Amino acid sequence: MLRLLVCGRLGPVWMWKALLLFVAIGFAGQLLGVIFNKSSVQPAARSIFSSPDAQGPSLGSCQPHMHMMFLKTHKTASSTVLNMLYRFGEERDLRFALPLGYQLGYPLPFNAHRVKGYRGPRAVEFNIMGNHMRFNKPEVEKVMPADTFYFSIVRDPVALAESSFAYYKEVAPAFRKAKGLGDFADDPRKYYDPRLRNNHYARNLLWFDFGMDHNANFSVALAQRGTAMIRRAFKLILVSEYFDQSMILLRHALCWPLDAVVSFSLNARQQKPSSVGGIGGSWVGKAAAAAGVGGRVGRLQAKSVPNLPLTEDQREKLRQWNALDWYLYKAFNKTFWEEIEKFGHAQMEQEVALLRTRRDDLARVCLRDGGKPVEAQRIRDRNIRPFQSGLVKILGYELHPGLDNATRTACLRMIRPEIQYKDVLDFKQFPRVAAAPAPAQAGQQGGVAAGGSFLRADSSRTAERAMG
Ligand SMILES: Nc1ncnc2c1ncn2[C@@H]1O[C@H](COP(=O)(O)OS(=O)(=O)O)[C@@H](OP(=O)(O)O)[C@H]1O
Repeated sequence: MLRLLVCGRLGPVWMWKALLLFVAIGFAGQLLGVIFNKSSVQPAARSIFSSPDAQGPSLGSCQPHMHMMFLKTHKTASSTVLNMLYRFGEERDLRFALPLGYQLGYPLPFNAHRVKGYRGPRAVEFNIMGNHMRFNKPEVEKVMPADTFYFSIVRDPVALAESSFAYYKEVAPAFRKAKGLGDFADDPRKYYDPRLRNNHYARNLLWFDFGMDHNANFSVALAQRGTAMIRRAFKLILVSEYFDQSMILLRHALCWPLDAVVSFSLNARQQKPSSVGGIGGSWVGKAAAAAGVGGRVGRLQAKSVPNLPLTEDQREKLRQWNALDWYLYKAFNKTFWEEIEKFGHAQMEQEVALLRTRRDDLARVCLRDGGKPVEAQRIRDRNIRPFQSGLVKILGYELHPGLDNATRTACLRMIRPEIQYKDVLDFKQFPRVAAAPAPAQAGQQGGVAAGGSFLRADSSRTAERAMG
């Protein structure tokens, strides 16, 4: 070729030089164009929340449920569940049956007029109801559509009593008088007066929240009737100790994407590091202990709570004291495992593993300190500090700094405490009439710890006011 060129058989040399120059310029232009294009039209970094993993394994052709009623029982991981409902609804602009304050009239039996914006039986379409209430089906049915999916959650009454004692120590007179839960367990009747306000936190709290008489004498017939009532009203009862398995059953029942049921444990008590061996203080350890990761042997075992040590005798006494709850818990724990049997253990294990991987991935992206929950005072953003109540510190989370907007919004939704989240939704749903302060300040003022989570003093609602 060179010889041909030199010999001039393929044209003059200047012509070939010009041609080469032209090609070189074109190539350089192309290269610059690629570089230029890359920097100018590169799609925004994809958020982890829009990755295919967010969907989880296919659920076939089912349609996601859009009408849900969650009975938010106390001290059962219900704030973590409510957070999922809040997120799901907010992302899809669904309408919440929100309370006028922070709870739906609790501890009085629920009345439809406690719902903000309620205008008569089914006059407005509400999608989600989930704030604390004392269940009262006929009134709930006035608010929620006929095809509503009802579900709730239960917890081992001993673990529940530990959590309740720590949280309501100053609220329930029976707890206030006792030095520790052990003392209370030794002789509950010494401390308990059924006539005193807020003592329902100290006895058969689940039974109370489901709307029944928590002071009734235990009999198998009564316990069976109560359990049957719950079965008729609720499609699914989750079990706090098996939270992750519960989430898989819930996702399948509601036909929801995986991310909708991935969560970080909210409202957790601070645990003393020495108490639970090597995993003490770690949210992973805590969630694992709560989920009974030890296998089915631990099914009915409560996790130990270090600062309130109980002897086995005291635990047994607490079961007797809360006999109605104990019956209810055993009955629904049994049903829960029957559901898992139907679902298939192998599939359950697979899906739980996926859920945990996903939670770890989201924790890595969203949370500071490797996802460990921290004391409220250490959370720099005061607007996401959890409300404090009782004997121990209630922990929250910090977000990683420097997240892009979309990721930050999604992460924030997962860790925003209940009271602040309710204010945000209230503000969105009632932009002009929201009496609440701007969401950023919500939860920081005038809160009264009682009735489950947080109450702001509200002169219109005696029942909720005088509980702190
Ligand atoms: N994912 C998960 N798995 C297991 N346990 C969990 C989970 N999320 C929260 N929790 C524990 O639930 C307790 C708080 O319950 P609630 O949110 O229902 O409390 S409240 O009634 O709304 O105040 C509180 O229990 P204690 O720490 O024993 O007090 C939380 O640690």
